[in-house]
Amino acid sequence: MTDKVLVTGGAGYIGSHACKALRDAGFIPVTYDNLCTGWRDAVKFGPFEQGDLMDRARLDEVFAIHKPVAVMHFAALSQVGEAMREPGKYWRGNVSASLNLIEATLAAGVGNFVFSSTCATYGDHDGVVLDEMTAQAPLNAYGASKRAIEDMLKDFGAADGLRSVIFRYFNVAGADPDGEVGEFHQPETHLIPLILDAIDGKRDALTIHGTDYPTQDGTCIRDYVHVMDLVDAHVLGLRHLLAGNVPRGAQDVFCLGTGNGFSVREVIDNSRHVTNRPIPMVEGPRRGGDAVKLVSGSGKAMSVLGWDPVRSTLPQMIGDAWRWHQHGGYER
Ligand SMILES: NC(=O)c1ccc[n+]([C@@H]2O[C@H](COP(=O)([O-])OP(=O)(O)OC[C@H]3O[C@@H](n4cnc5c(N)ncnc54)[C@H](O)[C@@H]3O)[C@@H](O)[C@H]2O)c1
Ligand SMILES: O=c1ccn([C@@H]2O[C@H](COP(=O)(O)OP(=O)(O)O[C@H]3O[C@H](CO)[C@@H](O)[C@H](O)[C@H]3O)[C@@H](O)[C@H]2O)c(=O)[nH]1
Repeated sequence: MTDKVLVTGGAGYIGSHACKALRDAGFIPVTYDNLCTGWRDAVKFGPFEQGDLMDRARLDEVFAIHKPVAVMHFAALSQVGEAMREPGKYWRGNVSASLNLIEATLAAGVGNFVFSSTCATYGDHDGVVLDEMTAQAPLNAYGASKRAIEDMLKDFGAADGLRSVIFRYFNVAGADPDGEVGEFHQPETHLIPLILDAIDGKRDALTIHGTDYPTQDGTCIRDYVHVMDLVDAHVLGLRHLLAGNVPRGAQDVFCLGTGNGFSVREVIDNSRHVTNRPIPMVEGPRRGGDAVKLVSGSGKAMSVLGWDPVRSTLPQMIGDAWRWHQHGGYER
């Protein structure tokens, strides 16, 4: 019988790509999503169960119907600006909701859990390459909520034996090269899709958030990873759990980035080159909650999981995003 995996947030950007990778790897991805930021049309690779993480009865029902071997938990609120303005929404929507999911997972007798965390849990470390051992000191309620969920997984591991793989993503970009799914956030807050919006006139101009940072060109530095590489790591992480490589009750943490940092201006220059189009832009003030530089030390995912992020070059990520941007999209 083919193993099912419960994918929370499977109708969203990263979750929908994960469902495709899981299907291609021989699993059945069951999407659990309330569609608050996701899209029904993005659920293409397995069954869809509409529901909210806060709805324990619905979660219990879905676990009973599908009997998954593992949970992949992507569902979250993830806009840093909103988290700065409305922290309660993030503590409730991320932390309380994840508590509900973890308790439902354990009640259903499922012992394997893969969690989407973020380099936003680190805060500002001033030029340090961030790896699994780096201290976490989040700058905003979004990062704080993700760190709290990591802590929760540790406590439930100790108490109930839950095994988890925690992935701390750096900046995810690009789209499925086949064009079946892609990035479609409404509103969009991420740099690359906003650059593409400015290129094709969907917005007047890109605003560069801060040009006075202590970097080579004054703009923030991030480590960009192709969404297809990122979801490959999830399949490897799932197999790592199912093979019993993570002891009962333990967590295995992996950073997912390439170790290469690019400034906002470098991303803009690459986008101009890839699309061969001018980019209207203006320079604005810093955005609250932004760290100067977030670059990953991803050696552990490569050595332990055999992860090889071959697609994570700026030209490929921007090129795949640009193709999706021109031909893809979802409707409510
Ligand atoms: N995009 C990035 O660069 C990035 C970087 C680091 C970490 N992450 C993490 O990756 C995960 C996925 O991010 P994304 O960019 O695909 O976001 P997304 O908004 O596209 O997807 C999130 C999905 O979760 C669903 N959801 C949210 N709250 C829910 C709830 N209470 N009940 C049921 N469904 C709910 C939404 O409808 C949506 O389909 C998130 O956990 C995010 O924090 C993303
Ligand atoms: O219109 C824009 C949008 C972004 N930026 C800058 O571009 C960089 C990248 O920004 P963005 O694409 O919004 O990503 P981050 O704020 O780095 O956060 C993303 O990446 C984090 C991990 O780094 C995840 O945890 C978050 O969920 C995800 O939103 C930052 O320096 C921004 O200030 C601009 O200058 N102008």
